[in-house]
Amino acid sequence: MSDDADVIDDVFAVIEDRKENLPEGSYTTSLFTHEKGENAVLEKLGEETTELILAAKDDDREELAHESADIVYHLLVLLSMKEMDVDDLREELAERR
Ligand SMILES: N=c1c2ncn([C@@H]3O[C@H](COP(=O)(O)OP(=O)(O)OP(=O)(O)O)[C@@H](O)[C@H]3O)c2ncn1[C@@H]1O[C@H](COP(=O)(O)O)[C@@H](O)[C@H]1O
Repeated sequence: MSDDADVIDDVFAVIEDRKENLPEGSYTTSLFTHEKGENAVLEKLGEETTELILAAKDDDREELAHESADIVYHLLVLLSMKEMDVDDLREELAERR
């Protein structure tokens, strides 16, 4: 495993911090504070999934990684908005093994 093994937990911790402290100038803060922030997250997930499909069809691995990261980030924001966390995702995956 690389040094980035915990990066998903790290990013989720930053998202939780943004939700609590709402620092100005943060994109994540804007998602939590804007009236239509949840809709914006859902729209992003839809758009990025389409972009991911196109990248996969083109065998564009760099773009595939980029869109995957966009999706994971916005998914983590959505989980946080719903008072869920990465452990909920882990548990669901673990149950399927
Ligand atoms: N992982 C992300 C992340 N992924 C995407 N985005 C933002 O999401 C917004 C919309 O993404 P888009 O995919 O539409 O933007 P794009 O990449 O230009 O568009 P495409 O090329 O995909 O079409 C952009 O402003 C991106 O910067 C993110 N913003 C923040 N994070 C993480 O959250 C942390 C806190 O960020 P702030 O809240 O901004 O401080 C950062 O340090 C990162 O770790």
